[in-house]
Amino acid sequence: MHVIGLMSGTSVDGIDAALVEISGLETDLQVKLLAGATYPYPEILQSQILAVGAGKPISMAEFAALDDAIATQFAQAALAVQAGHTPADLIGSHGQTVYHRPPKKDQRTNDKVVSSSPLGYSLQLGRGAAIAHLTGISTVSNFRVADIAAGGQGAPLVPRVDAYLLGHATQSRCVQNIGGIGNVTYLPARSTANWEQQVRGWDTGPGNMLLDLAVQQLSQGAKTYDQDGAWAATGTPCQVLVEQWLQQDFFQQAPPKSTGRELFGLDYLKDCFADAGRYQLSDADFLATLTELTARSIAHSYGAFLPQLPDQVLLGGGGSRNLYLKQRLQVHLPSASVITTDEVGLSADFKEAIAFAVLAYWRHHGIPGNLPQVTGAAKAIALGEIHLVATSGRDSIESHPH
Ligand SMILES: Nc1ncnc2c1ncn2[C@@H]1O[C@H](COP(=O)(O)OP(=O)(O)OP(=O)(O)O)[C@@H](O)[C@H]1O
Ligand SMILES: CC(=O)N[C@H]1[C@@H]2OC[C@@H](O2)[C@@H](O)[C@@H]1O[C@H](C)C(=O)O
Repeated sequence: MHVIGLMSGTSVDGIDAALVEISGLETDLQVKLLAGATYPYPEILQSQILAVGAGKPISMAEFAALDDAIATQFAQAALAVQAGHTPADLIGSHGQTVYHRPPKKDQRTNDKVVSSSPLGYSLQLGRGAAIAHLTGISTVSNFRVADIAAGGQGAPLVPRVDAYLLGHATQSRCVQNIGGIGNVTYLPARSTANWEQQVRGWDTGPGNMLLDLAVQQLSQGAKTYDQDGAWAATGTPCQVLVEQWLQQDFFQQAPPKSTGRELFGLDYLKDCFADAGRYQLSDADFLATLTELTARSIAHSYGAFLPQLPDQVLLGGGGSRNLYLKQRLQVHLPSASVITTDEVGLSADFKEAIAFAVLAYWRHHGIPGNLPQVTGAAKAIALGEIHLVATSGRDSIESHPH
């Protein structure tokens, strides 16, 4: 089956689109990347998304316009990535997260639930019905809501896909995505008893999010990120500060856990700048310290929450190109070899888009997408809402201005 996966993550840099050929189901799952491209958002749309994500209030009319502008961009990305190929049978569209509130953990006394907390809430814009209509391709969207309704975090959802694409017969692996936020999938060797139940995963904390915001501020907007980690590499991390930051609840909390810009956004960075002022850090030292927070929060969580450290760490996402970050991660995980998913045959740039193609394919086959031990959901569920396209084909995208 030919499936298009569409993903725009917490960095809000653009839409990753992957056209893949998928066969098999779970243990025999095979994915071949036929085409992959990133389509940057128009600047105005990007700044609207960032503003809403940072809590700017908008009217329902503005909300509707934003939802459809995002859907239009996603539909255009789908059509562009499949140009020159056989039209796809299905689209899996993650959409754009603009709000994510994990569920609060139940308050327990003597093992009795004394206060039952509300469900989590996660909102991805770019409605699937519109994408299906505009592309003429049946579309699965809204992947997180069913897991959340079952009491889960709704994230991360990639671990079950990582498991079947990257599980190794004899080696244990951590698949570490470093996007705006970092998230890990731990895969014990496939020979382990009850293998799928032993897979673990959680959000590790900030990936590039704080670093990107800091680079933008320190360069007065001239740079959007620290290319290859070159700027941070000229500084020295302040370990005392990293120790202090790592005491924060999120890093100490055991999984299931997920997070976003709501926690590691501009307000968090403001506090980091204030702390750094007390140590008189140079700009490069500050960036090195934020990079160290990403590296050490990842390594700390492996040490604290895994049954054993992995043999290999496979990096994915844009942060896998940050050479300084990769080097710091290797320093903090000396017993593992830190490489990228590219080196084991899966595109580090398009891994998340590929994962949403697989989740849509699993939804089509009625196969669960979440791992309850990862998200905390009460059960494994097929994820996503299906928007079927009848026979009429696609409407003109140009007729939907944004
Ligand atoms: N050459 C590079 N050197 C350093 N960092 C890079 C490089 N290329 C990309 N990045 C970082 O990767 C980020 C984008 O990563 P990615 O597209 O994986 O994030 P995302 O998918 O939006 O986030 P998430 O996975 O949290 O949803 C950029 O914002 C930048 O910080
Ligand atoms: C709410 C949301 O969009 N979460 C993203 C985000 O980006 C990384 C991390 O935080 C992860 O939990 C998740 O995305 C990936 C694709 C996931 O669900 O596995």
